[in-house]
Amino acid sequence: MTTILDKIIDKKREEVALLKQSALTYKTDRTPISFYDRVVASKTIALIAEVKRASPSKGDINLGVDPVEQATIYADNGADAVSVLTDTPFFKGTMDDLKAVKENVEIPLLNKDFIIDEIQIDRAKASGGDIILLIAAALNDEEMHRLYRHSKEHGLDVLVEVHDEAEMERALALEANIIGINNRDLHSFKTNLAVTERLMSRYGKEKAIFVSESGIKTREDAIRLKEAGARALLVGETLMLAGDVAGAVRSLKVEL
Ligand SMILES: O=P(O)(O)OC[C@@H](O)[C@@H](O)c1c[nH]c2ccccc12
Repeated sequence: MTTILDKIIDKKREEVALLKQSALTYKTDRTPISFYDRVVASKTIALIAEVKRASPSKGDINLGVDPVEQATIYADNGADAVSVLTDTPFFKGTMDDLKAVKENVEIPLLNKDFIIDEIQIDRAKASGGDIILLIAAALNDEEMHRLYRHSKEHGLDVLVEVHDEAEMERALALEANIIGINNRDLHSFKTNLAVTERLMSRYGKEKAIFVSESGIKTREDAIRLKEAGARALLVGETLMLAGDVAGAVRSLKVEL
């Protein structure tokens, strides 16, 4: 069965082929900021607040958003990192969004994209990304290892995303220190926070920071996920649609 992820990755291959043809190179001497260190030192659950204009599951979410304004509210109200979607065909984000946010916000930035090649990692770093995402469902073991190693060699944090036990085992085999548990099923698009609870009950003792991702709406959700053992939350839609963005960010920062 083909999922939306298969479609996105097919399109990404075209984008990467074009990137490689272009004469652009991505050299930078900037040192990324550590998200991992910040989470370890934090006394509250860490929040990665996401800038997401649209998504395959929801269609248009907030097309009028100013990414810099939104990210500034996130940072000013206690977010620990900002996730910026940079995929254009499916999420209507751009690399320019990431660069603009970098110029205005001092907390770590996650370049949220579908990484299948080293050139995207080099571009992420040169554009202000501090953390990159590797999605286990989109990569085989050889690719995961190679891209993970490349990111680490360049000083970037890596969020390795999993959705089930088999993917969790693959992330642990990498010795990933930041593992995201995606509550969204990529076939049905349904989110279920019980996915985090199920995986944490089995793997919660493993040595990694676990980030619960997707479908998080309320402070009660944050408390529930903290109690399951998550150290961080990744929240997009709820914050993109909030009338009071500042209040929504603050309400999710639960004490550990
Ligand atoms: O908007 P939500 O339900 O709060 O979800 C945020 C984030 O978890 C989601 O955007 C996401 C999780 N993994 C991804 C991979 C690619 C793109 C997007 C995502």
